This record gives sequence, C-alpha cells and structure tokens, in this order.
Amino acid sequence: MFKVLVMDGISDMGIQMLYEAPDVEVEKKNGLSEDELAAIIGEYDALLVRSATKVTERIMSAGTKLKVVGRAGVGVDNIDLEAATKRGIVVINAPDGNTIATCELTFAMMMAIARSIPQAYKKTVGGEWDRKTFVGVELRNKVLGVLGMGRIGSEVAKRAKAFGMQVIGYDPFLTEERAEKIGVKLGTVNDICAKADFITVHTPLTNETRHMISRPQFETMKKGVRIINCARGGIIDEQALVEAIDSGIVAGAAFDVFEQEPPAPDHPFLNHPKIIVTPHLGASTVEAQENVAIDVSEEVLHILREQPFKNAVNMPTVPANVLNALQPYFNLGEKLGLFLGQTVDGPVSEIVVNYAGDLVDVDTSPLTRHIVKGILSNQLEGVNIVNAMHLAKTRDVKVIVQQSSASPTFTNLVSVTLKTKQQQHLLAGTLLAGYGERIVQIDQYPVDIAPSGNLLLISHNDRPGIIGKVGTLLGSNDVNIATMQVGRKVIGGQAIMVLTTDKPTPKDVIVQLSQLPELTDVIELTL
Ligand SMILES: NC(=O)C1=CN([C@@H]2O[C@H](COP(=O)(O)OP(=O)(O)OC[C@H]3O[C@@H](n4cnc5c(N)ncnc54)[C@H](O)[C@@H]3O)[C@@H](O)[C@H]2O)C=CC1
Ligand SMILES: O=C(O)C(=O)COP(=O)(O)O
Repeated sequence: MFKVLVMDGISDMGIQMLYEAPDVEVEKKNGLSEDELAAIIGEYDALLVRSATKVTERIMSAGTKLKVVGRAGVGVDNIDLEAATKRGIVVINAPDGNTIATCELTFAMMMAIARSIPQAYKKTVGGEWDRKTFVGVELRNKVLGVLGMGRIGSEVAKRAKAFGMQVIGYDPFLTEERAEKIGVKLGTVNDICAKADFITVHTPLTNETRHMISRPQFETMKKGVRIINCARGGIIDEQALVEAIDSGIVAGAAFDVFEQEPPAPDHPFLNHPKIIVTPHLGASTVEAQENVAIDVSEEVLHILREQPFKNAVNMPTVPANVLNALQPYFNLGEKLGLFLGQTVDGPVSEIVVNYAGDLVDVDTSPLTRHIVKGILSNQLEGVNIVNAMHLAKTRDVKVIVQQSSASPTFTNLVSVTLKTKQQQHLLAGTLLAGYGERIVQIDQYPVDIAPSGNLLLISHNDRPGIIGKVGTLLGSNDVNIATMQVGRKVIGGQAIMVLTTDKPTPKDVIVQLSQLPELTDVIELTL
C-alpha cells in the first residue's frame, strides 16, 4: 500500500483518483512547519504540495521512502530539485492546468490598475463619493511588454490583442515565426522598457530572472508605465519599484507574488496607494485547482506503480514518440546492465553503450539511463532512472554512448561494454519480433539467451566431457537445468557455458563447480 501525503489544500475533487486507488492511502495535512513535516515524512511514498510547503534538502533526506514529490502547479522553486535528484526522488509538476487562471488574474490586475478599482472601492465603501481622483487610462492602443512568452505570457498576449493593445514580447525561446503567429513583436528588455505602457512578467524565478527589472530598467521606462507581476516575487526588485513609483516613473503596480510570502506586515507594498496586491491567487480558481490536482495525481500513480510518466522536472522530458519507440527496450537495457554489473568485482570505471540498427534514429538517452541503472544497482542501493546518471557522475563512472549505423545481423542491437580497472566485459542484446528480448553476445561469443531468472555463466576450456560434469554436479545437488548454451570461437579453445536453472544454485555448489579443473570462472547471475 502506497502512502500519499497531500498538503497545501490541494483540491479534493482533483485527487479523487488517489482516494479511489486500491493501492493508495491518502492523508491530508495543512500548515505543517518544517520540523513537523520532517518528523512524519519518512512514512510516505509520495508528497503532494502547492507553493506553500518548502520541500527542502532536510525533508528529502527524512523522506526515506519518498519516490515522488508532486507539485500541483507550475513553479517548483519551493522544491530542492538537486536534493531530490541525488536521492532518486522524481519531482513532477502540472504545467498546463493553471495557465488560463493565471492569465486571467493578470488581465484582471492590469484592468484594476488601469482604473484604480481597489482604491476606488475602498473609498466608496468608506462613504466617500470621489469621482475626481480615479481617472484611469484605456488599454486600447497602449503597448504591453511581456517578459516570458511561455504558456501564460502567450495567453496574456492573445487577450491583449483582443483589447486593441500592441504587444512586444521578450523570451529567449520565442522565434520570429511564433511571434508573428500570435501577433507579437519581438523585442529586448530594453525595447520593452523604452516603449511599454504596461509591463507584465511571466518567467520562472531563476538566477537570470531575479531582479531582471530593477533600478537600471526603471530608469529607462516611459513615465506613467504600469507594472504587473503574477509570476514570482523577486523577478521585479520590490525596493526599486517603490522608488520608481515615488519618483513618478511608475504610475501603478499590481503584485500577486512577493519575494517573501506572506510579506511582513510592514512591507512597503501593503499600504502604498499606487500598489495593489493579492495573496498569490494566480492559480486559485476552481477549474485550475481541479486540473492541476488531476494531472499531478495521474502522474503520481504512474510513478508509484512504475509506469511511464511525462512531467518530470528533474529529468529530461521525453517526447511521446521517442518514449513509444524506446519503451520496449527499457527492460532489455536494464537486464543487460544487471547482467554485466554481476560479472565484475571492483568499482566500475567506464560504460560504453553502442546502439545499432533502428535505434540510431531516436534519442536513446532514456534507454541509456535504464542500462546505467541496471549496472549500478548491483553496487548501490536506491538507484533509479532519475538518479542513475547523477550517481555515475559522482562516482567518476564515464558513460560513453556511440551509434553504429549498420547492424549486420539484427534490426536493432544494444551492446554494452563494462570496464573496471582489471576487467572488461561486453554484452549485446536485441529485441526479436515474436521472441522478445534476447542476449545475443557475451564477450566474443555469440549466444541466444532470454535475459531472466537464475543463470550460471561458466568460462571453461573446450574439452569433451565438461558439459556432462557440470550437469551431473548440478543434478546431484537437485539444481534442475532449464536451458543450456555453449559458445566458443575455435574448437578446443576458450568457451563459455550459460545455464538457466529453475532455482538459484546454492553457494556450496558454486564452490564445487569452481573446483572443477576445466572451469576457469563460475558466476551466478540473477536477472
Ligand atoms: N501567480 C501564480 O499563482 C502563478 C504563477 N506562475 C508563475 O508563472 C511562471 C510562468 O508560467 P508558465 O507560463 O506556465 O511557464 P512557461 O515555462 O510556459 O513559460 C515561462 C517562459 O519564461 C521564459 N524565460 C525563461 N527565462 C527567461 C528570461 N531570462 N527572460 C525572458 N524569458 C524567460 C521561458 O523561455 C518560457 O517561455 C511560472 O514559472 C510560475 O513561477 C504560474 C502559475 C500560477
Ligand atoms: O503554479 C504555480 O507556479 C503557482 O505559483 C501557483 O501556486 P499555488 O499552487 O497557488 O500555491
């Protein structure tokens, strides 16, 4: 039974599928301190949060059973991604569900500062009928600068066009063609500062975007500009904004987010007549909360049940067509890794993976992760496809990936060479239509083995009678041989024997086998 901890008031309707899952037990908690969360997180397989809970290094290391942290929303700046990756914890988000909600709040904020709606409301309900102070501006024919033209920024731009605004967009990933398609002019931050009547930010908070609008930018802005931040506190320098308003450059600002949330009671925004604020409400609509909770629940179930998933933030995204093409190979890759990892003793220094045939046409990095996972799980605990490459790197294991355009015998071939200081082994496998996964080469020997169950890998001198001796010894110890393969290059030379057995071979039988003078090596493998 998987235990899932749901925090931050995530929508009950949205997580219905978790309540209904027979293999999941859901617990909901709100407002836990870091100490309180650290004390209980060890019981849970999954943690679901919004932006309020900080999932720190401490929480990750206390979460000894944690497999996944699900963010019911977009921004993951409250989650220590590096700490998660190190421990093999998948972090997923729900990037699509709250786009419209946040875009609509941005628009509401823009209109509210254009017409001073909150200030006018306050006076009116306070008994004053003041029609002179609140003369606003129209949006029509004004220039809107959008910093960050992703999902939310693009939707804001679309709506601004409908209001008759001219939009200048800045985003390192916005191409000329896409900008033209949504009717947006491409510009730089400087262009936007110089020309915009309204500026709205829709980037994540990163080292690059922190204070991307600060004193130097305010100084070049058009007098009377209005600023909106419904993305993340810290993208706009709060102190510099207050100064820019007080010096008459900025006519008004609307903020949904703060550098520190909640802001301190004496935060300069809270009593400023030209700044309106909301308490991080961008994603707070019934629809968005249901959407993000559904998306994140679906993904959490997939991860807990070890099924494919798509929105991992701490792993490269795999497009659906690539995932479909590679999926059938994942088990083969892992088995090749598991097999090879059991054939060497010392620390692994290098893994060379060669893809041939059909596999050269796709990005095979997800498959490489499965191979590396298989190899390392012989030596390390808790290896998974999230942390496999990270663990290889931190242990100085070099992973080299090559491609051969032609595989002479097979339509697809995955060959893996594993090196330690003293040893080196090669294993090749393929996916055969109608037969499934097969190991087709061990070192220089061609073989044909289904990679599963209990195996004995025996190196020996090719002499008459050896197969009989091995069979007799195993039989007399009640170990039944299911299949046997012998590979050799030349008659009378070095050869290998691969046996699959119905049950694991006891240790003392392995010792007896090793003592047969014709055998040079005996390795027991479990796949
Ligand atoms: N107030 C709220 O409740 C909510 C806030 N957000 C915030 O909004 C942000 C944007 O969300 P989406 O549009 O869904 O994300 P997105 O990933 O679709 O868009 C972000 C865009 O920012 C661009 N970007 C990154 N660095 C940049 C830079 N230095 N300069 C200019 N552009 C840059 C990216 O290329 C991308 O196109 C999120 O990161 C999140 O922090 C999101 C949802 C709700
Ligand atoms: O999705 C995001 O990035 C948000 O900022 C929404 O935050 P919330 O889930 O409302 O705490």
